Amino acid sequence: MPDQSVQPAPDPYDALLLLSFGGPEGPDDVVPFLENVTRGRGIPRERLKEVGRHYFLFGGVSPINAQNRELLHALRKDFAEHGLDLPVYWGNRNWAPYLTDTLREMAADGHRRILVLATSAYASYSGCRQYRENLADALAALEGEGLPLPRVDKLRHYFNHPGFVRPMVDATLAALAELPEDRRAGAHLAFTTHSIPTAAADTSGPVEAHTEDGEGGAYVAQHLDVARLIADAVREETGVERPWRLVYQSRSGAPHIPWLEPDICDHLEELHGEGAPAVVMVPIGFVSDHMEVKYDLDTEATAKAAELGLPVARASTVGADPRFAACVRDLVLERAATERFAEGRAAAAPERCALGALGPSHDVCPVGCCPARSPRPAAAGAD
Ligand SMILES: CC1=C(CCC(=O)O)c2cc3nc(cc4[nH]c(cc5[nH]c(cc1n2)c(C)c5CCC(=O)O)c(CCC(=O)O)c4C)C(CCC(=O)O)=C3C
Ligand SMILES: [Fe+2]
Repeated sequence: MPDQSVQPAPDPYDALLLLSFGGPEGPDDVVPFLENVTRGRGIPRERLKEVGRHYFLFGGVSPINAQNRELLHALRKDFAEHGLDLPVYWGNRNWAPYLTDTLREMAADGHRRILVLATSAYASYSGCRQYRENLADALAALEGEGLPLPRVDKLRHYFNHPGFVRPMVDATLAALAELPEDRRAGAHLAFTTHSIPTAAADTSGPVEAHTEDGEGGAYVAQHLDVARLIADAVREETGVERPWRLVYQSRSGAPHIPWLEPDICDHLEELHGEGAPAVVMVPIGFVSDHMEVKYDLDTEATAKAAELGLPVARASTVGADPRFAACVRDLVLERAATERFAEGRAAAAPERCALGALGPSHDVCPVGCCPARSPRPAAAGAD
């Protein structure tokens, strides 16, 4: 990781906002939470009932809020240990603490230059622009209340930062070790992420990255880069070349609209048919072991594998790994240094740390990046 300790100052930023999805914390929260998530998004009733059932299986509690509290704690600890004086707040899109309430609190506490860390590492409408729309909505609410408006900037995508990739390499090795010993050497790797409509995938990332052929634009390219990095590192560690593939999970929406495929369960069936001895599922698309991981992989896909008699193990996500907290610190210091350079207050632009073939992502989303189906105001970007 680059050493930005020369100037450990967050200047010009005065606070960090952890911006996440939010999840229900008890049975009474499930239906209102799902209404928040799906408002105006055309999700079939049947799918909603099914997803509600997943939450009720877990007592109506999503793991995501507890995991964000742990991440908050890890960030504050890392910042304190490294002399980075930057308060960290937390707000969500779909459940309390709601983003607007958090932003109001931040403004009341006097913060004027806020950096945002979204709990999504990749480009896509759902993982990037939709959070920028949420920020615009929250700022508009504050403006309506006559409050001073802070300026918000969003940290760049961190899918290829070593502090995100390396914990997943270790997690993949740990999952391999959970498989029966005689199945380990031949085990396949199935990298999974959230399926999204192919139309959304094709328009993900900056306009230059858009594709028209269903190849999935920046969303798929970024995931493939991470999958390859992990597969290569695991091969180096174990001395075994393993077949791997990027597959999808958690498909939603109407059946006639194409989404990214294959689904993890179909992929397991296919691998079983080909005689694969075992599979490790690596949920590279997610930052914590939330409901999409606990239900879609640990419950549904694991039951499918058991039915097939195919041994599977699942790698954990980065969660509150100290290396991920250090990655966030690195990105904060990098962006602060970039801003100081842009303002003519530093002699050079900072080093930008990234693994893989794609290089560090842009700081500011350009015009047309990850467009919405119906355009709405978005903050922290060029449009
Ligand atoms: C790309 C992506 C990420 C990863 C990036 C990121 O993290 O942001 C993600 C994360 C998450 N998605 C989550 C939950 C849900 N997502 C839904 C619906 C949808 N997700 C989509 C995409 C994504 N989703 C899409 C295109 C839809 C269709 C509706 C629409 O076009 O918006 C629905 C509605 C029911 C259903 O349709 O499944 C639910 C309940 C939770 C919380 C889990 C917990 O509670 O622990 C998390 C972290
Ligand atoms: Fe989702």
